[in-house]
Amino acid sequence: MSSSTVLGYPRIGPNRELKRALESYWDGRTTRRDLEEEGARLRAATWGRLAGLGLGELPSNTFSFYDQVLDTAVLLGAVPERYLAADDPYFAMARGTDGLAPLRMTKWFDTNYHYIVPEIGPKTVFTLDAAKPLAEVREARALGHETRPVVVGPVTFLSLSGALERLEDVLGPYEELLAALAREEVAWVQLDEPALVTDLTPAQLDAVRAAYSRLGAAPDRPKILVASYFGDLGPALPALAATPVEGIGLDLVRGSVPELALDGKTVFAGVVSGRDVWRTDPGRALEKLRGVRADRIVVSTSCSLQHVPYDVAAEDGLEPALVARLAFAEQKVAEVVELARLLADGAAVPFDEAPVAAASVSQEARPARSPYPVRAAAQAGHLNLPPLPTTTIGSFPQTGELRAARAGVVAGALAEDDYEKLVEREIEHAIQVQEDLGLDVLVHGEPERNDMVQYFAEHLDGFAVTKNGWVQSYGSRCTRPPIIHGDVRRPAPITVRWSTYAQSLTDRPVKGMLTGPVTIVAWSFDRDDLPQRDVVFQVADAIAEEVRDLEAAGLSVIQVDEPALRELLPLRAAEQPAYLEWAVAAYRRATSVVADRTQIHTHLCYSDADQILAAIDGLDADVTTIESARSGRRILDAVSGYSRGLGPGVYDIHSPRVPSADEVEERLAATLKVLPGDRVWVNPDCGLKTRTYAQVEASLGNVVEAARRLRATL
Ligand code: MET
Ligand SMILES: [Zn+2]
Repeated sequence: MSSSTVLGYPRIGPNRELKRALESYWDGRTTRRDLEEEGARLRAATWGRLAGLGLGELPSNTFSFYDQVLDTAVLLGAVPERYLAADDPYFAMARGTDGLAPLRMTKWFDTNYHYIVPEIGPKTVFTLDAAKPLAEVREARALGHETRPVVVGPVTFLSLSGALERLEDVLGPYEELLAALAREEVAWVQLDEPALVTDLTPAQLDAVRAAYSRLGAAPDRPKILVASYFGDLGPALPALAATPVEGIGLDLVRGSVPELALDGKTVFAGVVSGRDVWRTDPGRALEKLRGVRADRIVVSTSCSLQHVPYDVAAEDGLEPALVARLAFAEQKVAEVVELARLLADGAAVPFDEAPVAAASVSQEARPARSPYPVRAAAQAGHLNLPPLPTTTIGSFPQTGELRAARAGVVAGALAEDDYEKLVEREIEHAIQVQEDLGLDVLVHGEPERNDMVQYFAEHLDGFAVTKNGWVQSYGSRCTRPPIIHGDVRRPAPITVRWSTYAQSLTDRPVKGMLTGPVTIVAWSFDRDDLPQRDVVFQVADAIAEEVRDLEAAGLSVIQVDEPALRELLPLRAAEQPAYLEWAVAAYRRATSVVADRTQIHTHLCYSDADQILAAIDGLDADVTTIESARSGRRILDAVSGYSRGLGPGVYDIHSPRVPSADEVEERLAATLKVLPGDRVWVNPDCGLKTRTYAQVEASLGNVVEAARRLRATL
């Protein structure tokens, strides 16, 4: 007999109810109690929906007010002392308070979801606080649902915290958790271990064996499901199989059906993807399910469904032919249920027809640009910039007026023409501000963009944008990733009119501003019938056309942003070189179409750039601007000797704080210690769209002042 489950479910609410509840609590408009009540409503609705769809086994504790890794830190008592006195220590860790910086946040494996990095030192004392999972189990039971609580497992938790050596100390609280759940008569617990699909060190592999032998030997405990996802378990599979855990979760979408017979185990077979928005081919899924050798099979998702939107039925603007191919969380739950039924019935189901072949993708190499020194000389003559040129990353503050106007156009309340006039006024304002501040390379400020990916998706063929397809990025922040469903083409120029308008207002060079092919694909839902590389190359060709048109329209500086270059890096080292090679090739394909005197900039941020420095170098941009102020200038150690223009950020734009000219000067001086003065650019860490004009003008004024002081010393 087979059953069905999902490893996790979205929690932000079908209409982003949690986002609103969080933000009104943070703004002091509602109480903690109001927030708790909204959480309970959302959980009840989720369980009710999953049960209503006929799902066999329901998860609990997949809800979170901010992040499941932070919840696990709280569960284990790993709350750094300094937060304990805050009004609300949980949100103080997540978001900081007036006097307290938040914990670090970074991307969850190769997703665009961000988790809070626990801070574990040698003095951290682990003590169990099981209130949250126990409360959710009881809450669900009161509603008539038995559930399987989900918690991040010890190996992943400690690996992400950089504290694997604390394994022995953390297993005690995990054992106590198991005992507490056993007393609650919980049948199964799910310990999430996505870290097991990465290249494990011998110490990590030992930790897998040690942790699950010990937890498996605990006298009073529910059955344990160790859930892996985002790839194959590799050597961790035999290691886990040899422990007494009853269940192993396998990602059979990215990973493959194991050769190993898993006798005595229940396999939670993830055949429905939690990472894409496409319907599952039932014939192919059944073939995989029938290939798994285990005592029992539970049909499942490849990972939590938190990475996909709630419901296709909430979309009314998509082509019916596309809708027929889509599955969001609701539809995926129904698929899991149906597959379990087909498997139990022994039904014969043919494969779907093979997808129509996509248009061929040209892989033919473009001629490379001239060597950098030749280009640099041509650009110096053409642009005539001072040493230590100052610039910004692209966006200027997005005003409430602009956002309201955009909503007005969508609702039909504002004429397109009036909206465009408003955008032009914003550009005029941004240019005026930059001229007054004395910046050297100006930007138009990106007022026409709701988002740096969605804006391009709306103007390229092959993409669809949703109205309600929100996915949690972190905390209350959600994005609506566009869906790539066909061959990508650029029917008409996209940004040229805004950039040329900005250039017409000033004698200083204005940068044309584009999003790069890797980032556009990384922050969209990719198609499943074409290798990702080919899709990225199609986008690269579309961007190349835009680059060419910007140059022809008189823009002498063009920036193509790739902040997601690191994000798509495969989790296994063996696959990384091939990815980096094509990602870099795609970028060069998009940018190598310009004359030597046209200066190409790129920008990366919050991306552990030091890990992919060779690839960044390979992009061959004339100037690279990169986040540095926020991460404490870690990057500076890695970039000494970088051979082209480089602008490590001198202003942390994620904080409302205005940096002083002295502080910026000090950062710049540190940069000048590792890089020659004729290659250094002066710029913030990232775009300014989340700041106010008052903050931006004060901060950039100090940036320009610091650059002037140091120029005088060169
Ligand atoms: C996440 S990188 C953002 C780059 C974009 N050009 C901006 O300034 O907003
Ligand atoms: Zn950025």
